[in-house]
Amino acid sequence: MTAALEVRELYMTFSGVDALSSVSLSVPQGTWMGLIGPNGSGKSTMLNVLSGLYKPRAGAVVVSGSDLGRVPARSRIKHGVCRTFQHPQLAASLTILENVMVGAVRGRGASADDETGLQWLARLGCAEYAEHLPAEVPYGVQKRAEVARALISEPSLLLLDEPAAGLSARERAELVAALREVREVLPDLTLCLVEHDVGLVASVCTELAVLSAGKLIAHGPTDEVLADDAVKLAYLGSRSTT
Ligand SMILES: Nc1ncnc2c1ncn2[C@@H]1O[C@H](COP(=O)(O)OP(=O)(O)OP(=O)(O)O)[C@@H](O)[C@H]1O
Repeated sequence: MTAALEVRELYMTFSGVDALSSVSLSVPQGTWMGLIGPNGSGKSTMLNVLSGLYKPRAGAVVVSGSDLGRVPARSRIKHGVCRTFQHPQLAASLTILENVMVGAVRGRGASADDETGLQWLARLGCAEYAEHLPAEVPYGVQKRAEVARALISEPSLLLLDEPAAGLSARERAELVAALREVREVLPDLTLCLVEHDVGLVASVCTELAVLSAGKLIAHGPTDEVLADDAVKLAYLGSRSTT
């Protein structure tokens, strides 16, 4: 079966330093994979390469069998690749619902109507804010609205960049509930989640990939990776991942 995401021998270099070095992995369709690692290990670089913002020095990114090497970032959404950003990038002058509908137009959900947009907002627990401007809603709602905007574009591969960063404990719980709802509704969606909160990642992801100094040091079922001594040592510099 064709992998939803295949990364082959990726290298990304900044000023002579390898931010990614010989990274290869294959992710089956419907997998929710957490991408974790210490600060500076290459997680954001990897997400930026997958979304096309960075062009790797070498290697390939293949999504559902298509090599996206020549596909620019703005067009990857048409190939089913959509991302969110660590700091939500919603249009300030559009309501939350209007922002969501931008995703439909840019992506593969051009036929989606407001009702579909509202449905996504409801699943993500933000329907009550549909008519508000981004500045009028809590930060956690802005972040979940960005996820709704991504989902209405009908991605096959969704890349989430630190969705829990800056959220309160309550907002994190709301995010986890929302993501579980998404997984229920879209069992074929493949997810790559970059996040520092390992507990959150482990609670929603079935697989983990671990980067350390630009190298992939582990990839496999969440429980196995978290129990791996090399991961504990390399990732946290200790023998605990909790
Ligand atoms: N635009 C850039 N220019 C120069 N160096 C960069 C750039 N982006 C990343 N790097 C370097 O590449 C390495 C990987 O950085 P990256 O931001 O991908 O790590 P990260 O795992 O996402 O870190 P964090 O968890 O702190 O966000 C680091 O050494 C970083 O300094």
